[in-house]
Amino acid sequence: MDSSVHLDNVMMQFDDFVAVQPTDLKIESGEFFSFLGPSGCGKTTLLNMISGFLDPTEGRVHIGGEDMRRVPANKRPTSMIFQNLALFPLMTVAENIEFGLEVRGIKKAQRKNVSDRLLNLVALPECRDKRIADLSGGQKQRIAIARALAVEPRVLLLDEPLSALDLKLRQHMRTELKAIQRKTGITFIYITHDQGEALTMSDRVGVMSAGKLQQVADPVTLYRAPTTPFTASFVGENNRIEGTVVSLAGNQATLDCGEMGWLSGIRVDELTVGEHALLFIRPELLNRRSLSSDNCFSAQVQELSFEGAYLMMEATLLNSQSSIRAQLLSDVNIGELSIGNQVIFGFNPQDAIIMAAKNDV
Ligand SMILES: Nc1ncnc2c1ncn2[C@@H]1O[C@H](COP(=O)(O)OP(=O)(O)OP(=O)(O)O)[C@@H](O)[C@H]1O
Repeated sequence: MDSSVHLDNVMMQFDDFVAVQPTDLKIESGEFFSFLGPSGCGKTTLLNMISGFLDPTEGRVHIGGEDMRRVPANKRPTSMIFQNLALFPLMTVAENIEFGLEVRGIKKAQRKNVSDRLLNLVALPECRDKRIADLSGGQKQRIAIARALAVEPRVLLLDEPLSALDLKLRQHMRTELKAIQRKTGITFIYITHDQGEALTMSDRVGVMSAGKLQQVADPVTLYRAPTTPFTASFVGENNRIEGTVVSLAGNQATLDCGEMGWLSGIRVDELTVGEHALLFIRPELLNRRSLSSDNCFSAQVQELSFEGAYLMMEATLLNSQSSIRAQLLSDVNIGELSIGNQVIFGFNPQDAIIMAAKNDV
């Protein structure tokens, strides 16, 4: 069954304010797709256009190849799980799961078959007759998933469903959600501001900022090859170094970074000599060097934190307030490092990404 979702140039405007800029995106059948972005970037608005709670100002939503323009929310092949779960507190678990089926006039025996199957799927068959108020946070979460699946949606929409849980449970539920998605084969569209959630669960992630879809890619590509300054800064930790383009050779650019000297990296934008640019280098790709050579700079250690296998170091650049963070393997003579030391750092130009500063929106 086709359960793809096509956002065909959808745009949403509230009075003069554009909450979602024109967006064209195809989410494949059976894909786990996440929209990732900070608060207010338009994620919920996008989800509401898919569910039918909002009509796009422009463009169309297609689900399973079908134009949803005249299909109201309750007739769409979608089901939504909200941040607060919206379970009915006075009903039992089974009554909650069966609610949508009862509204549709499905007979009791058939409803029970469905709730039994779903209780097994979310591994809570023993909770059938419990009241919602008697469940733990993680159990409520799983019941909300079972209830949403009972009406056999082709697309499950999830609006930050893990945000109310504590950290440990949130991490555990990521694995469970992904496993449920794999077992059911339903298209999951998930929105979150938590990059850890998006990267661990998703087949692809769409990074959003200020109503604009910045980049759509699988998690590894998003982390290793961001294409915009926003994605480079928002997804994972990154050092951001400003400079002026001094030379261009093939796909490489060299920047004059002031006190840090000349630094090279791979450019992802068209650049011209003299242009203001940004270089991004991940903390784990910065290395200590014993002697200053190409692509090196010197910095003074300000903080050291031991994280087991790694040592996280924060250092400030000489004659500057700018700081950089480096994640070093903690087996390399860490004893000789201490706060106040001058350290030379370097990196491989292939590991750094250079972008035009004008694209930093
Ligand atoms: N009905 C509305 N009328 C006017 N402005 C709205 C309306 N709904 C949303 N907005 C605005 O659109 C922007 C995007 O809101 P949206 O709820 O989609 O963001 P979000 O990324 O989901 O944020 P959060 O993570 O905080 O839920 C915000 O600036 C919000 O104030």
